Amino acid sequence: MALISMQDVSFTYAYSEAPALSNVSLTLEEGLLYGVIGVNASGKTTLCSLMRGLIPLFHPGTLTGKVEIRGRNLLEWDPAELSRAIGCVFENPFTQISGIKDTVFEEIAFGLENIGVPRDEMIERVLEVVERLGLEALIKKNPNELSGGQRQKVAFAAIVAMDADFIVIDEPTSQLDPEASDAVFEIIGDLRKRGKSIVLVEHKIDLMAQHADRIIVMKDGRVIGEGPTAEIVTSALMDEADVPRPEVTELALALQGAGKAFPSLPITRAEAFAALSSRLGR
Ligand SMILES: Nc1ncnc2c1ncn2[C@@H]1O[C@H](COP(=O)(O)OP(=O)(O)OP(=O)(O)O)[C@@H](O)[C@H]1O
Repeated sequence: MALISMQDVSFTYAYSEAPALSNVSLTLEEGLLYGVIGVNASGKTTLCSLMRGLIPLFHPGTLTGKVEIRGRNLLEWDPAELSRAIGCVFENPFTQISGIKDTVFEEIAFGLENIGVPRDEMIERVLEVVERLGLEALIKKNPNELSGGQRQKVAFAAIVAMDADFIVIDEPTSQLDPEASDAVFEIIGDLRKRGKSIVLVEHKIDLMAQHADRIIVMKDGRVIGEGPTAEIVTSALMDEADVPRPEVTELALALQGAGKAFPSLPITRAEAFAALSSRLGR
């Protein structure tokens, strides 16, 4: 059974004239990391909101077509059940903090508390993620007094602690410095290895090339392509969507244009390194 299936789905936000999603048909399988790419306003967050069940319940508008999550029509899911089944981190960390907890520790524990995780296990799970994201110095602070980047890390920590099988992550590193971004992506890499199903929106295409199993390409509310990462990020779809290719792919293409062909186009630094060192070794 597919994780998500969408058939000819369109959505227009209330009071908006143009559709944010147009005739989207997609099937997402369990256990893979799907990267969603596209320029600003191409519909990535709207697609995530739909997969997470926030549309049409919390973002009203006109929805047509059919969306199924694990074989059940989206409209038949109980919202509370859906929020337990799907972890979700949205781009704006200011809307992610509950606003009712006095400390970062309690904020991260909040979701676990709601689903009745025993206290000892809860403390263990929170402390583990706090350590991995280097949040020790923040745990006694009031979440409302954090910077945007700190809030983003706390929101991410809360979702990781929940340990859902399916996680929707929308631009998790938009406000983070390189070191914090690396820590977040290390955890995302681990979640993927543990077989979680992940939908990830991320503008940094080099990170996407490194971590995604498959890529969904969006333009003007439409899905213009979906396929294995290497196939998509080296294809002409990237030009059509106006999204840059990974740096190493661009470099290899430039070398190819100068008559110095690579055996195959690299999409990660590790692949470029392997291809270059085998040539230089000769
Ligand atoms: N709550 C809303 N009400 C009305 N229109 C909205 C709302 N949210 C998004 N839109 C519109 O829907 C379209 C798609 O927006 P969306 O946020 O899904 O794009 P995106 O690809 O995630 O963009 P970005 O990369 O800037 O985050 C845009 O035209 C946007 O203006």
